[in-house]
Amino acid sequence: MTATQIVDLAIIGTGSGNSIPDERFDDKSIAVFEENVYGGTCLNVGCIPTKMFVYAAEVAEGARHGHRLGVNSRVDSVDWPAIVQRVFGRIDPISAGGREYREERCANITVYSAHVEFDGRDADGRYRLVTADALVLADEVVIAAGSRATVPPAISECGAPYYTNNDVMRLERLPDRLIVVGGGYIATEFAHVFGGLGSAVSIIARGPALLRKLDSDISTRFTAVAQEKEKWDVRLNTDVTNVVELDEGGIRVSLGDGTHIDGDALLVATGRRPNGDRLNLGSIGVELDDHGRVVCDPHGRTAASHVWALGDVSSPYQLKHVANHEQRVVQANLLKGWESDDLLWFDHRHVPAAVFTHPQIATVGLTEDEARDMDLDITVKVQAYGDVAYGWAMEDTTGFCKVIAERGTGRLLGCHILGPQAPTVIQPIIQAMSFGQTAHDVARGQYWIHPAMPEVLENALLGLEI
Ligand SMILES: Cc1cc2nc3c(=O)[nH]c(=O)nc-3n(C[C@H](O)[C@H](O)[C@H](O)COP(=O)(O)OP(=O)(O)OC[C@H]3O[C@@H](n4cnc5c(N)ncnc54)[C@H](O)[C@@H]3O)c2cc1C
Ligand SMILES: NC(=O)c1ccc[n+]([C@@H]2O[C@H](COP(=O)([O-])OP(=O)(O)OC[C@H]3O[C@@H](n4cnc5c(N)ncnc54)[C@H](O)[C@@H]3O)[C@@H](O)[C@H]2O)c1
Repeated sequence: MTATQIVDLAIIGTGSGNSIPDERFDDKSIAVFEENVYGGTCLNVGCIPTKMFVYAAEVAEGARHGHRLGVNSRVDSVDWPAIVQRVFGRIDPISAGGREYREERCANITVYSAHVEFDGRDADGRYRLVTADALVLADEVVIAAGSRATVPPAISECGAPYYTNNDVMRLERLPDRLIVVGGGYIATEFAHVFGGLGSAVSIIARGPALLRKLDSDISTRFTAVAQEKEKWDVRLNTDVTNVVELDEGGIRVSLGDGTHIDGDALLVATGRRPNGDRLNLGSIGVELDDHGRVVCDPHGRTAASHVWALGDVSSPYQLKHVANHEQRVVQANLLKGWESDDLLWFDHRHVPAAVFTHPQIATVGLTEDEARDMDLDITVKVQAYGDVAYGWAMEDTTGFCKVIAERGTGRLLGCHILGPQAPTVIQPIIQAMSFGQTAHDVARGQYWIHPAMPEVLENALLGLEI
């Protein structure tokens, strides 16, 4: 195949990769490859649409529980098509506009709407990037190819229909009964979305609790809340063995414990695999690690000279704020040059995360078990939302925060919150850990607005036995 184009830079993936070319790259010829919807996971099938659905579910939950506050509200009905239209009526034009901007208004950029793979290097050392009908030769490449949903063979091989995050948000109607497989981030966020909007939700997890990667107190409390008053039909310690379509409509999911669940739709949320295995990276000498991630150094450099990687395809954190950070680092390093001796580093010291389920969860730093396993001398304080005035205002009975610090120094090691607005409430601790402030500095070196929810953190910090 003859080269269709020779470029200075090729970018694989238009999620975080799309943010690399700005005016500082105007003098470079750039090829951008995207095999799917322009804009990547977060915009189209991830963070942003899910949170727009989550917010609608929150409003419904609030109305359903207004009576606890003396407000006699209820949910009359949910207009699912209107919700879908609100979400994608906003998102789809952003994706289309992003593509149109790159295609029509960036003279130095060519968009290839195709799957691309490496095919070694040419005689001049340029990377050969091959699509079904194009060959692009590039001096430098950024791999920002993201990750994809995995589906256990026990489900994919049955031939029965199932959904993933890619299509479940565009269902034509709200299912009366949704079955969710997996007990992680995506499973618990969608369980909240569909449960909040009125579906009867069953959730199947292999382990003894939901959200097991989180601090064990958070995971235990969350699982208990999910089981409380049969909010969800929670099936633990079991796995899917078979799925069949029923003659009368719907599906039957058989479980390893001998039971089965009937439902109208099945959502699979059992983890995401980095896309590096679909890039023929062996042809340029780049390896994947045991988790399938593209191996790169803390500057984003892979083993192949001038090939960089960032985001879900290579990062230990499948989170958009991490992908964004890594994109900014790689972008700066591209401008500095591969050989530069002052390249920027990925900062993975204090990576926070949040689960926008119900109740919401936020976390940063070590879990208590991790800190104990490291033999650190720690002090831990758990403080209930209900201990502070705003918690009373919300009549909250389940929320709490846990702060972990080093005894003697007061160094903050971790914070884990379950409760309304946890992803917002946690931010002062992320900031304190990032800037090296001690527990006492954070507690007493600033005002805490009274009577706002972060007072729960203030009290927890003051309660630590440093
Ligand atoms: C349902 C869901 C909810 C989420 N919610 C959150 C959240 O609330 N907060 C958060 O921080 N994170 C969240 N995430 C994670 C977040 O979306 C990802 O970490 C982030 O989008 C990764 O960005 P990226 O740029 O690495 O990859 P992506 O955005 O996935 O971009 C990679 C792009 O590369 C393309 N591509 C891959 N291989 C090829 C190829 N060979 N040829 C051409 N194109 C290719 C893909 O089509 C894709 O568009 C969520 C994820 C999901 C699935
Ligand atoms: N709010 C957020 O930041 C957010 C939201 C959604 C997704 N994400 C990111 O996307 C990633 C992927 O989400 P996810 O929920 O798919 O993954 P996850 O790792 O959070 O959870 C996967 C779940 O599937 C289970 N599982 C794995 N293999 C299985 C199998 N063969 N059979 C049955 N169960 C199986 C695991 O035990 C676990 O409970 C997350 O780890 C997170 O980094 C982030």
